[in-house]
Amino acid sequence: MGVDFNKEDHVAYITLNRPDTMNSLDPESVARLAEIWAEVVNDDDIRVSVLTGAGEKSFCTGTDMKKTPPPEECMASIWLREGQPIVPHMKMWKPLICAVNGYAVGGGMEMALACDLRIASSNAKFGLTEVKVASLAGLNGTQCMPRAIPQAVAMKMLLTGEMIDAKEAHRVGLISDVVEPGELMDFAKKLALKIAGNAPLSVKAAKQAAVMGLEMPLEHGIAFSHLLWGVLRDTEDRKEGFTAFAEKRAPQWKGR
Ligand SMILES: CC(C)(COP(=O)(O)OP(=O)(O)OC[C@H]1O[C@@H](n2cnc3c(N)ncnc32)[C@H](O)[C@@H]1OP(=O)(O)O)[C@@H](O)C(=O)NCCC(=O)NCCSC(=O)/C(=C/c1ccccc1)CC(=O)O
Repeated sequence: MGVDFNKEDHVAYITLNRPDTMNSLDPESVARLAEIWAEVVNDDDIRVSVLTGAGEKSFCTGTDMKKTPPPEECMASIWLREGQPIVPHMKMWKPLICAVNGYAVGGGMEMALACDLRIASSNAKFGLTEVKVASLAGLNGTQCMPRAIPQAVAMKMLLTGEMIDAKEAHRVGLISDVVEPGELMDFAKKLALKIAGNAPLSVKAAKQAAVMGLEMPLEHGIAFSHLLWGVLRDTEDRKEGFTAFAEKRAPQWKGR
């Protein structure tokens, strides 16, 4: 099986599992990932997801270049279809954590960029290497990388295809934390459980405000976030959050 999927305590764990090919994405894995993202969106029990790869060498090296089939459809029908099959970019309000356990290259780097939090093991390496194989970082990498890190570093990576290591990725702000390889999943789990312990609608609203607000002028972003605050104001969970605080007990979230 190319992708493992399980959930525990409101956290979905998605593991790319083809370590012999550096967890690159064959067509079966791409199809399975599309099913999994749909389940993550629709399952109310899931509040946050952790995306990682099997083993300690590679998170994902992008398209499986040895198994890429010739196209079955013309580009127009693919282009005009709603959404991207691999990356749930911009339509997923539940947080995604990418635990980068080695190489994050090509489409693998782009999946990491589509996540909200990136943490990495100290042996991780990051690169948009598509220019080296006559392709393009077409899973939003050309758009997300210059928005994620300083433009000069992003352009250097995009145009040279050179990789950076975990230390440099941390320095430029591509990842929030670096840990030893054996500690990565424990760290990811702790982070996920912290998020899953917060009010689910508030977490989704915070992501929506931040992600959509980034593309708006500040004044519009402020108005949008105020509206979202108003939307949350009348939820049962907000009453519960305030009551639980006053009663000095843990809140019980209902997601409504
Ligand atoms: C990451 C590496 C530098 C690691 O090198 P290392 O020497 O440590 O290991 P290797 O011996 O090279 O790898 C071990 C084993 O795995 C196979 N492998 C690794 N990556 C792939 C891959 N992407 N596809 C197929 N097979 C892979 C490797 O061949 C070895 O097998 P063996 O010989 O033992 O049988 C190094 O592995 C490396 O540079 N990998 C390639 C990284 C790369 O170029 N990625 C970009 C691919 S293109 C892409 O991702 C695209 C995404 C996309 C865009 C738009 C829409 C959809 C997708 C572009 C596209 O698809 O056109």
